[in-house]
Amino acid sequence: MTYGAAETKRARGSAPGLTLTGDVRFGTVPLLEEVTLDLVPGGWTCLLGPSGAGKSTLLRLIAGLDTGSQFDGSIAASDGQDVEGRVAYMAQDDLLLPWLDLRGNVAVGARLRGERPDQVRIDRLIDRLGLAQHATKRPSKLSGGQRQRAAIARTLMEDKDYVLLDEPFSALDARNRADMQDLAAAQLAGRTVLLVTHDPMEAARLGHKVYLMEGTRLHLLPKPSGPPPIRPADDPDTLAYGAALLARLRAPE
Ligand SMILES: Nc1ncnc2c1ncn2[C@@H]1O[C@H](COP(=O)(O)OP(=O)(O)OP(=O)(O)O)[C@@H](O)[C@H]1O
Repeated sequence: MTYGAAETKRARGSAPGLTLTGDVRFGTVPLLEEVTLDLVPGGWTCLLGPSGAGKSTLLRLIAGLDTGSQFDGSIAASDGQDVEGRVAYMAQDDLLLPWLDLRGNVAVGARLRGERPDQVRIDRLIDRLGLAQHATKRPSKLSGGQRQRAAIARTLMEDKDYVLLDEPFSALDARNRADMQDLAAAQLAGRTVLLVTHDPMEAARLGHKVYLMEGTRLHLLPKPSGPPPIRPADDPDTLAYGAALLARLRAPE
């Protein structure tokens, strides 16, 4: 699959960066201590770490959603403007509305804002995601991977500076995963993306910057080499980075 240059360019300049610093706890139990997460302006920042480490909680904090946690810190956009209202968030659960068909679900952001959905763009995106023959199906008639692609389409329709993706490709087969990574990289060019993933190769292909959560700490790892996104999966440096990252994930803390 290839994507036209016109579609990969952002009409305006690169989105600003974002910095989160502080501590997160549930009651008296610390989840994250003295963390600093710096998102690459207009690029992809990848966040890895074991299940339960606090990745989704960080995303929800940036999205301004309730987490049930106590956050003692700050979240600031590098342009000094409010972060609120500039975030698109794709949760682990696809959160598709069961009473709308796939096309309606992809259009829901525009409808909620009282805008007329750009149906041509929506259908083109649905087609690119390989879902054209499912456009009029409700979520209950879609497979897990199809639902996840529908949620990706809905997120890609949002024109936001910050795009937070919580394991967006986890339910996809290998071919679809690689295709969707390519598509997302093209569609989100210039946006500031925070990607939570358990897949070291995904970080190796997409990351401008890679963070790892360990215990209550957040570590900035060395940068993958080569221009992101998106690095070829068979590039020796990308393969080596993915392998080294996997070894790091498997190392005892
Ligand atoms: N409301 C809550 N009260 C207490 N603890 C909570 C609450 N919500 C989440 N937690 C705990 O916070 C920790 C972090 O959860 P979070 O969902 O952020 O992890 P994660 O790194 O995204 O995990 P995964 O990779 O499995 O999605 C978990 O141990 C979870 O049990």
